[in-house]
Amino acid sequence: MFALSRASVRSVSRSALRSFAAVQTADKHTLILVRHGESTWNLENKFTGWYDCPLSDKGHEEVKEAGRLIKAEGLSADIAFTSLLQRAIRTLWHVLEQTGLMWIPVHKAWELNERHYGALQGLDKQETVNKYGKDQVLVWRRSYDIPPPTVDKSSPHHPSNDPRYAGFDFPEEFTESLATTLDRVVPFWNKTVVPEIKSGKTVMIAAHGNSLRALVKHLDGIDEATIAELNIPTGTPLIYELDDNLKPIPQVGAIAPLQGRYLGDQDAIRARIEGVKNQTK
Ligand SMILES: O=C(O)[C@@H](CO)OP(=O)(O)O
Repeated sequence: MFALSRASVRSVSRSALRSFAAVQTADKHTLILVRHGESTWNLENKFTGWYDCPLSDKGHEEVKEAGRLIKAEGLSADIAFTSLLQRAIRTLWHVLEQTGLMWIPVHKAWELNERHYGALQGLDKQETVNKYGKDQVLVWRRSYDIPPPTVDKSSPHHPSNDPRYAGFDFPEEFTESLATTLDRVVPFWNKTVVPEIKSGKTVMIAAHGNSLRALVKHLDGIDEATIAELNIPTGTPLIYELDDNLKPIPQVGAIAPLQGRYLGDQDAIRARIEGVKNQTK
């Protein structure tokens, strides 16, 4: 009397599978991150921060390829976010063009800018190593909360001398560590990006090495020692699947400590990561 026919077992399991799939779909949110392609100051090996240099020729090609990879993966986005710096904006434009998404809304925000490199902005990275030593420069580049030396308002690198930051108040003596970068990236994420994701939209973010390090530190729960070792390659799509609590669902092929996965040739990506690391040897 409790026996079920084969047909009803099949239909039960099919409907169970269907509802499981529905839950999976409802619970999953794709997030597309891209660091800008190589910039002219990456090419010249200069500390860049908020300096507004363009992409290099190679950078343009890297991010067109990033767009093609996103398209080939069948991914799309409903809204995009980027910084106020042209290397990230141009990266986004290329990706949107390659994916046929130039029509989607784009929100630009200083909170997604690269971390400000203070008095190091414009200095040659290798010359800075020669002057201050590799260890000190690594502390400035990758320690969690030790910032580089500051700039004051007499410096062209201070944001008060740039009209795009009019209306925002930055300290008289300005610089940023990864920790203070996180202090503006994460509130922006929570206040502006999360509601879009929760409303069901797929979000794309084109940003910078260190603003993305801050974001993935938050998403992946990376500790302060481990984040020091993390370098994000230029022009490489990084795809996250987030659950309904916006916690990353570990992706096959993810490179630890990240739980999102990079699109593209994995050996080339590892070489690009090493390239970023080796800017100061
Ligand atoms: O110069 C910069 O602004 C950043 C990114 O290019 O460099 P680093 O990787 O040394 O933090």
